[in-house]
Amino acid sequence: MEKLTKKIHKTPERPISIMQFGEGNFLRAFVDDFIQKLNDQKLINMGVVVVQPMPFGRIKEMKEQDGLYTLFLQGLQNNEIVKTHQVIDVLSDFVNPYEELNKYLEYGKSEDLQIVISNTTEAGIVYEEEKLSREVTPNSFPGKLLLLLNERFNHFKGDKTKGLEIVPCELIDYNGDTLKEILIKLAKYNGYSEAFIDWISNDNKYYNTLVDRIVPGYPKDEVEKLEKELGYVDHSMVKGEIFHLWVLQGPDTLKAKLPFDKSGLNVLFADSIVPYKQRKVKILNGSHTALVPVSYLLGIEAVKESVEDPRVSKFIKGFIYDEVVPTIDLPQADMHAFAYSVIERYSNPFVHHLLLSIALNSMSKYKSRNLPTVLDLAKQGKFASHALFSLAALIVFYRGVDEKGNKIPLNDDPKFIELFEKLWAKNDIPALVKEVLELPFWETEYLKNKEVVDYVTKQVELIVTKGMKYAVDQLINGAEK
Ligand SMILES: NC(=O)c1ccc[n+]([C@@H]2O[C@H](COP(=O)([O-])OP(=O)(O)OC[C@H]3O[C@@H](n4cnc5c(N)ncnc54)[C@H](O)[C@@H]3O)[C@@H](O)[C@H]2O)c1
Ligand SMILES: O=P(O)(O)OC[C@@H](O)[C@@H](O)[C@H](O)[C@H](O)CO
Repeated sequence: MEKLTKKIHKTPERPISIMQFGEGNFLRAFVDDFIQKLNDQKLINMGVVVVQPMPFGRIKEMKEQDGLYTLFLQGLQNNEIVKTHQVIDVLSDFVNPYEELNKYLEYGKSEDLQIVISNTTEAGIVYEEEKLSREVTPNSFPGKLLLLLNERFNHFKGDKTKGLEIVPCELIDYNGDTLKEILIKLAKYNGYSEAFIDWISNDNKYYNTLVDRIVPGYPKDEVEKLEKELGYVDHSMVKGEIFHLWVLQGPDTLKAKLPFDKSGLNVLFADSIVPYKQRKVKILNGSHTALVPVSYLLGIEAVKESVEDPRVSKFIKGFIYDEVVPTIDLPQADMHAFAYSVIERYSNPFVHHLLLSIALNSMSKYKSRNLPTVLDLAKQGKFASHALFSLAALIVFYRGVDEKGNKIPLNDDPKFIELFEKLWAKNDIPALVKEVLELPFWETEYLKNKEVVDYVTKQVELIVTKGMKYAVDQLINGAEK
């Protein structure tokens, strides 16, 4: 069978107007799907250049297919089964800035470039004090973007009309505002001119966004069957659910460039993303992140099987209804309906969402998705026993071996992987838990409370000595606090 390339799929040439940081499954199944649909409906004529944010990534493989890949979207819509697939052909160019810094910077000078979209996980939008230069690839995503903006500013001599629409999709609070603040701070650290700082602040537009679509990614168990049906080989295929929601908060200018309102897509330009975000991140992402270490250590592989397991199901419902829902300031009926729909989406028969793919960067995910629930509940004088149980499970997960002694392929910032390796080697659970809960990374004193430390220590000990089944049973049957 032939590989999917432009040879077998005719692809239109489009001006490259969008720069996308990240080549991950999510962007390709979400934003690129929408850009494809806008192009197909002739509402825009825009191609995308993909920038690989990390030294290692997938753009080499993607280039081998001329940027083409098949997107499968499947699920229930108005109680009807919907199954679609389409070749996405909007990825027009690829840059690995670690190998092609000049090519990357050339894009800063592009007349066509209008929009920057990113998804670098919750770990990507960080302030890293780094000296920027045109000779060395910046390490962080904001560092890379700032260098490009500086190139653009210098090339167009500060032309106010050459600012970009910057649309981050990372699931952190106020992603657009946060990215903007980091860019300004980094620009100041680098001694860039006031005029440049003014240009990045006022002439570039930043959007706070909230994204929602479950994207399990490469359907590795079905590839052979799917390729046979398609009649070509596709190493970059992606699978996602049909459900989608994108909420954007920011200036009006993006709407004119990307007219989603005319496309029938579920994209909302809202005055505030806050309620949408709280609801989605705390309930959906929070329950994903809470169930991963618990379920994985029970020997379960994917989300659907997790919610079908009576033990995990009870655990996750306790987490959602007793701990998350009371911390969100929206009508309770709305919360319950959303929570119900989330559990239903988890049971999508077409989606095999691997726990290990959700586990990527779990430390940052716990901090942004579940720690707010723990802290908000504490403000109400209540103790988040399920959320903190999942933190204990995460600590055991980061030991890097499951209950059968198999290695867990951990995927997180090396500083965390090394820390856990060092701490677990000492064989002293109370000291390990204390050190983890005292990490400045959490940016809260609450985790240092004796009550929290004692509880998490006890749960870690229980999981390690008696196994996850026993520990969850104690919790869901009310033997634990
Ligand atoms: N998969 C989904 O269901 C889904 C749905 C909604 C939102 N998201 C969001 O998308 C993010 C990525 O998910 P994915 O499924 O595409 O994962 P993925 O593993 O396919 O892609 C991850 C991307 O993030 C980049 N990245 C990872 N760590 C980074 C860092 N420290 N700095 C800069 N870049 C970094 C990688 O280079 C890669 O481009 C998630 O963290 C989540 O916030 C995913
Ligand atoms: O994509 P990640 O790795 O940040 O997180 C895994 C899931 O929680 C997430 O992808 C959800 O499926 C998604 O956010 C649904 O919209």
